[in-house]
Amino acid sequence: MAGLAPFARMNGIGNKIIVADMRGRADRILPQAALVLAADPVMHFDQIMAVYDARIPGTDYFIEILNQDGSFAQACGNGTRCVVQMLALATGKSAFTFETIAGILNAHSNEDGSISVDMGKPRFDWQEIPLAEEFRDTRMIELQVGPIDAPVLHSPSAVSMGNPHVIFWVDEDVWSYELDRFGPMLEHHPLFPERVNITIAQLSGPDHLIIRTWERGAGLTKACGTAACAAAVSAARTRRTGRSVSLTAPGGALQVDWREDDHVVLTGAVEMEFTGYFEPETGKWSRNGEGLA
Ligand SMILES: N[C@@H](CCC[C@H](N)C(=O)O)C(=O)O
Repeated sequence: MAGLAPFARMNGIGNKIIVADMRGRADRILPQAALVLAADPVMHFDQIMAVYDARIPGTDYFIEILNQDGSFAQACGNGTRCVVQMLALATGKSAFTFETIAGILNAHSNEDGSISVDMGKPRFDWQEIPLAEEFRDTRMIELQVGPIDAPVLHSPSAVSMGNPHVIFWVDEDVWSYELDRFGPMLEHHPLFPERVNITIAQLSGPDHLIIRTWERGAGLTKACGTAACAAAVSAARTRRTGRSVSLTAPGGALQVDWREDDHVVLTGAVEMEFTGYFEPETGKWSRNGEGLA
């Protein structure tokens, strides 16, 4: 056993994140440990962000992301913002370059306390999302929920923000859709060989979206940063909005700017809840100053 690792339990506008400080260690967090932590009523999380020493020159750290179900995710916008806060407190720095499975990401804290992360470029090609069959135009793909002649949800936009997303556009209140019922079905739909994150989005004002998300590997969340990016980019791509979009998720507000160089920047608040130590192999944990649970 490699010993206890420090963690910070945080949230990015309600997206429940454990930032695990794995710097200086060679061991990894096991999916089994993630399942144990996810089942704990206090530690229950959407994603674990495991921060390791850099593996390649020009980066500060390598980040591995685990979902609540023990699966690995390529990208996590809100989690990356939480990592910046944890590292800023630990190192006194305010800007970082991370290596993730989805690519190299730059992130920094702002003077108003918010944190921004450059999530890289969106990908629209059906093979890159990935989809199981060819769609030449992913602004609107063939997929529907409900009766064939009166679908409840249909024709979503599809995009990869490093991880796969579909966005269903609705006119009604986003809370009037049973996302808890449709989410699991769509996440595992054969059209998505790597499963998918599902968002319902309503245009509620000029350049403003209201969103709700069912996350791959985590279920209903109060917020999902990559989903916010996916919704904003898809809204701009379908001429619903311009390239700077404010969003309201159940947990709060996010801002997404799709820059002219094609990079997508996500900005919002994060919150520190408590800190402690855990065993990366087993998921046993304790708050600072207490014994292992
Ligand atoms: N909460 C995240 C997204 C997490 C990853 C997602 N569940 C997946 O498996 O792709 C965010 O803030 O982006």
